[in-house]
Amino acid sequence: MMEKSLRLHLCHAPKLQIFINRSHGFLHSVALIFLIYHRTSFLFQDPKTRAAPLFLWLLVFASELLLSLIWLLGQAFHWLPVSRTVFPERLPKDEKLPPVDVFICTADPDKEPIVDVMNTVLSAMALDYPAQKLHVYLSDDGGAAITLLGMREACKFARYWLPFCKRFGIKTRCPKAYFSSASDDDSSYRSDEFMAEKQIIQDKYEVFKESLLRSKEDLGFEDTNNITTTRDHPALVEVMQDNSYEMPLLVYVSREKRPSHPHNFKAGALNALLRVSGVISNSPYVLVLDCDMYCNDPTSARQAMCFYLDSNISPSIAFVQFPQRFRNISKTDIYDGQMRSTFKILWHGMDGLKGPILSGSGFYMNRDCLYGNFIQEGNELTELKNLFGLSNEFIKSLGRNYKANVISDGSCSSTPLKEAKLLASCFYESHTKWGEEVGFLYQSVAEDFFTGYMLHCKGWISVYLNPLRPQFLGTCVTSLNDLLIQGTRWSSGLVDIGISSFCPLIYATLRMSFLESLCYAEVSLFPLFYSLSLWCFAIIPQLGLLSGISLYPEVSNSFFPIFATIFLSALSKHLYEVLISGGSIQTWRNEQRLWMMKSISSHVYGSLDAIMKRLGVREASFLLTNKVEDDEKSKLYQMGKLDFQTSTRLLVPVVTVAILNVVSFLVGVVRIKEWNKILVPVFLSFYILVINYAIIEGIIIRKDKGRIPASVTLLSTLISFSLILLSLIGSIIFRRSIYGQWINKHSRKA
Ligand SMILES: O=c1ccn([C@@H]2O[C@H](COP(=O)(O)OP(=O)(O)O[C@H]3O[C@H](CO)[C@@H](O)[C@H](O)[C@H]3O)[C@@H](O)[C@H]2O)c(=O)[nH]1
Ligand SMILES: [Mn+2]
Repeated sequence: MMEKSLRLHLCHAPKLQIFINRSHGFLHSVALIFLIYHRTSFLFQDPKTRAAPLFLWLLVFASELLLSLIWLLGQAFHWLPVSRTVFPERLPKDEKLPPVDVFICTADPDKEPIVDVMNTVLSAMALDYPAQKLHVYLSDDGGAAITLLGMREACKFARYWLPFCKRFGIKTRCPKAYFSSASDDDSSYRSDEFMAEKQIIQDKYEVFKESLLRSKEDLGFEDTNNITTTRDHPALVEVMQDNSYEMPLLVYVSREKRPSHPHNFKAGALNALLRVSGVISNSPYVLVLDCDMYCNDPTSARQAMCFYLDSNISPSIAFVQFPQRFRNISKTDIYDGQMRSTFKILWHGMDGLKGPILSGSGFYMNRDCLYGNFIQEGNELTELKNLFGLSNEFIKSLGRNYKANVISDGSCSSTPLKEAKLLASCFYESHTKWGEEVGFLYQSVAEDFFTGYMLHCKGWISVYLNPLRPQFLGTCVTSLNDLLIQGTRWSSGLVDIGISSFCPLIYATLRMSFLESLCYAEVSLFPLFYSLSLWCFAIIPQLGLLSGISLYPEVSNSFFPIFATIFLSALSKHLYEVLISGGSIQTWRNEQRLWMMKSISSHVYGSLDAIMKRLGVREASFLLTNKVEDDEKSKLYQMGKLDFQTSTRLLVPVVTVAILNVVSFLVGVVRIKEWNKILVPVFLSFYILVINYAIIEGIIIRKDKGRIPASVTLLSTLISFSLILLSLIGSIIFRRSIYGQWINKHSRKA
């Protein structure tokens, strides 16, 4: 009884939602079985009486099968969604809390503004956690002088900021967010003393910010034009502290980079931090943050501890994941910056199984799980060195009784610093298992996905916590170009796993719970499956219509209702999910549009990228997401208008499909008398156009900078008309062959 009342966390499963999900899943599958029956029966028809060429029919059927398969895999997410509540006030006293290391990654001071990065650092230092038990590490992959300088300045400013937050119980501990008008901290009455103090701190913040901006300008030229420094520089580790106030340890780490050595992007940076922090503070738990993801609620560490201090589940938890949430989402959220489906539906669904997928940022990781079972297995020292590299000090840090080098007053001696530099050198990982079996894994540019996946395969579980107040807030993409570039990288990273020997359908089904493996399969394959099937749906029925070939049953056919049911059932389930997760019809429309646009564009490029990487003709690359705000682009974004100032390569496919559908829809309207025969393809075009009306508007109506450039329209028109021409030629050949067979048959009879 006593036990129960003191539980640190609770888990809740919404019964009605589960009932709806499962019944819908059942009914939808029955309809799909009918569809498959209808499509297969075509194969047994007399080839001479078939209404369409076999290969077109097979193409449409294959797309329907792909979509059905990905839908089926996705059902695993809807089987048992849960949500969790925690009770941090029931945690033991501060002395009993385990230490935490915070890892923040930055890579380029031009794309990742220094003031914002330092705000993230400050917000992490200000977490509501005992200062001696908190250590903040920043990895600077840019090796930029401004970042090092910024850290020193941040350390000085923290000396004022941290006591202020603590004394007045400030909730928003990212100074930039706090001093912006949007902060909700001071909505209630505050004393004069507080107001005076706030003003002083705010002035200091302004000075701090100005000094960063000035230094950036002074150093800017040196920093950004000296490409050799970003790709070619020695390791640098600096421990910063200000002894006048009890503050978390602050450590700057710029790992060594040489052009001859692959640096493995963010995963490489995180592994360098794991090693460096291993010999400095070696905390058992690690919070990982992207440089734009500031801590919006200081209690996240305590919330995570509600799981790690529950001895019943703690030994099996690899990580506690919070959702990525964003500070700069506009009202219309045209680019789905909130990633609604992922963070409000799918991760809750996985949490009811074995836990959510690792999501890059905003998670508390159990350090030991990244080191594998090698230590417990009692391996010899030489064997450990083969796995972890040559540093004796680091290998000692793997042991349970290792005493970290941070002394109780938060300072750090100089010996570990020497070791830390060695650990951050680019040669350190040669002939070791870093990135393959230990640490964050290198196989895919979606390092988060693959690392979490392998942990689940080894039997670890994860936990998803989605509290009302966002724990972390980042900067989401606000232009179509950034969205599609980011989408291409993600697709490439995911498909890379989906088509490798680690494909969850083969590798994971026996290694984790079956349903969990289906979720992983869905995520690793959806970009490929969607791009293949949506390309098909966007052009094949339409070309069929233009050349008089029918691929769908007539309205009077008894199978027509099956197609209608599947279409309506899929759309209404999507709408239902949008509505229960706080969205509107507009959200639903946006998501349908993005689904189509991404499947036609970024998913295709990403999948191709992954395929070429597998074939060995292309190397992995990581294009950073832009985090600098551009006034003109922001304006379009705030107005909810798509910004088509996008690379031609990414935009042409989308515009081509739109033009093709305009043509097929118009031809359909002209042939309206045959509606019984052509309703399905005409309606399909109509639906595509209604959802993507913004594209038509971008071609014809808009005059602003964000419209679709004339060159893109021209190129796309050329491509779509070539496709139409090809299909007309194809259909003439098809008709001739049918006619020829008919003539043959009849002349023989005569
Ligand atoms: O060589 C690199 C490249 C990136 N980063 C850092 O990695 C983070 C994520 O990069 P970003 O450009 O913001 O990528 P996003 O697509 O916005 O990030 C999402 O996708 C990544 C995987 O593709 C995950 O690592 C991230 O956590 C997740 O937020 C940033 O802090 C970067 O500074 C490095 O440290 N080194
Ligand atoms: Mn990001």
